[in-house]
Amino acid sequence: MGVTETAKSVILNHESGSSAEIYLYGAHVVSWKVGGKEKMFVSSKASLDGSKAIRGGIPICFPTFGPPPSEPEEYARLAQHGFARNQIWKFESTVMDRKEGVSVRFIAPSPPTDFKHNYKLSYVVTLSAHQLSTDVHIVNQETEKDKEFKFQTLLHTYLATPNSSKLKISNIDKGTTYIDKILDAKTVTSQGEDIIIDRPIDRVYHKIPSQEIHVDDGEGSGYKVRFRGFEDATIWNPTEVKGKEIADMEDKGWEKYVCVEPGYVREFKSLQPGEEFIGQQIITVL
Ligand SMILES: O=P(O)(O)OC[C@H]1O[C@H](O)[C@H](O)[C@@H](O)[C@@H]1O
Repeated sequence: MGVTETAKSVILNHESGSSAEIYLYGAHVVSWKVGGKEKMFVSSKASLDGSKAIRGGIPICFPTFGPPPSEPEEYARLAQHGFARNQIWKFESTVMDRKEGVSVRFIAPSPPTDFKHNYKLSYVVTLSAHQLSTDVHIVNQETEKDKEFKFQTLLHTYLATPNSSKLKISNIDKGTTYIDKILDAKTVTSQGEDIIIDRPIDRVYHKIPSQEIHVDDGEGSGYKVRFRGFEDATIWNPTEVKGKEIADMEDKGWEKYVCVEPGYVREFKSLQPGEEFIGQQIITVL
């Protein structure tokens, strides 16, 4: 039971036997176990020493997602997916530790000096018997009137699955649009069809009405991913075609996961001084 701090991480243990580990580097969930089974895919080639974003688990993308925009300049010079996944966060407190769940809060450090914005970024991870909930909280702390803060954010969750070729990803309502990054960012309208991983998939869905994506692993288990506050969700699996190009991806790693990534990424979210954004991801093991 409880919350254990180590030099590099915080470990949560729930009375049901489920557990999670969150690295301070990136406030990165690197492990989530239910019934003794690992639910997060982390590549065996991932760097875990803080030299590079961790390949797997739940990277936090902030204040941009994907390649940076061409302007404004201070956003244009950011690295892919922003800097939050490369920062060393602070473990702030245990929010609760009881039967209903074990919950902890992390705070991101100040931004790099050339990103001159005053915001507070925190992250709450809550573990219960069959559920992991991860919430991003962003507050614009500017005091100057009308000084907005703009960002994108996304939880880049690598869900472990036994065989990606057997997956069926569903519950994306007919009529939902997505940007297909494999098809040169073409906008496509979903017909409500299931997604199967028989070729590289890299899609950013916008405003899925149900705010819930189902992953059937084809072997009698899977996940339900619910999200609130987030308006978008990326589904990504590079398969062998593109997975081989990823230096820290283990051989055949793409067969062991699918990324379902709730976020706010199609546009920039704008907050007025004092305003708060909360984006929540709730993953349930089925
Ligand atoms: O290699 P990374 O920077 O971690 O990005 C990995 C992937 O992230 C997202 O899912 C994007 O939609 C993909 O286009 C990208 O390849």
